[in-house]
Amino acid sequence: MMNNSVEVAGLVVRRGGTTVLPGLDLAITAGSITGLLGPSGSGKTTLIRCIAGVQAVRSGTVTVLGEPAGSAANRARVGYVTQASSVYPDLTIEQNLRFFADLAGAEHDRIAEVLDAVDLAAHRRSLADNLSGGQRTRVSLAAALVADPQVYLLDEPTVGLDPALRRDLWHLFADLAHDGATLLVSSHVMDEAARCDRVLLLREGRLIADATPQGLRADAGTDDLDEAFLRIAERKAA
Ligand SMILES: Nc1ncnc2c1ncn2[C@@H]1O[C@H](COP(=O)(O)OP(=O)(O)OP(=O)(O)O)[C@@H](O)[C@H]1O
Repeated sequence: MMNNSVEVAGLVVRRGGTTVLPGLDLAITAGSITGLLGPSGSGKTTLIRCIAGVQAVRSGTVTVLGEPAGSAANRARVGYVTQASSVYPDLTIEQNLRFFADLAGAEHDRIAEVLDAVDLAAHRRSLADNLSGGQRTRVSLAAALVADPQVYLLDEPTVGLDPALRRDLWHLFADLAHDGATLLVSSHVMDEAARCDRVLLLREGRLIADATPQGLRADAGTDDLDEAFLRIAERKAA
């Protein structure tokens, strides 16, 4: 499997009678941050669901850490943070994290560190139901962190967060990758692409670019990543 944590080959997915992914091939290098960008409806969540192993697939293969996506072996090795909050509203933040640590067979001594990392230590005894949207997003992220997975699938993890928190989370992502984890992070925000080792641009379920941020800028002939995306999209449409 070389140095790839994720390998996708000939992936075709239909949802609601429409072909959402018409045949995707890609590989994601271990120990790196890959940004998944593209317009709303381009198939980012669908691709992440395939890698998490929760999406019905028409054809093709998705291999994660050498095993088919969704296999039992990958359950504790892959952390998937969806756009919807996945925490229990009637438990405190700390109780939620204990529950998710137990589910993953992880030690509880990681919980305090994780609470600090997502800046929720002061709220650890608050019921999840009483949190703001941005705080709940961070509890969902913390639930993935306590399990200490090898692969993180993060679907728009910074939506609704203020700039300081977004910056802190991107530092956390960089630390995780530095320690060997593989992160796939979807986003609508091009300035977040600049923080990735590599960027995948999706449009209508097709990969229209797979490059470093620097490579994207050079390819499009502009320093502005928003503009680079538009230029690449227009070129592919022509
Ligand atoms: N549950 C569903 N049933 C049928 N079609 C769906 C379903 N969920 C998504 N789709 C369709 O699949 C396509 C890709 O959706 P997807 O959620 O993967 O895109 P996305 O790039 O993640 O969008 P966004 O950035 O808005 O979250 C869209 O055309 C969408 O309408």
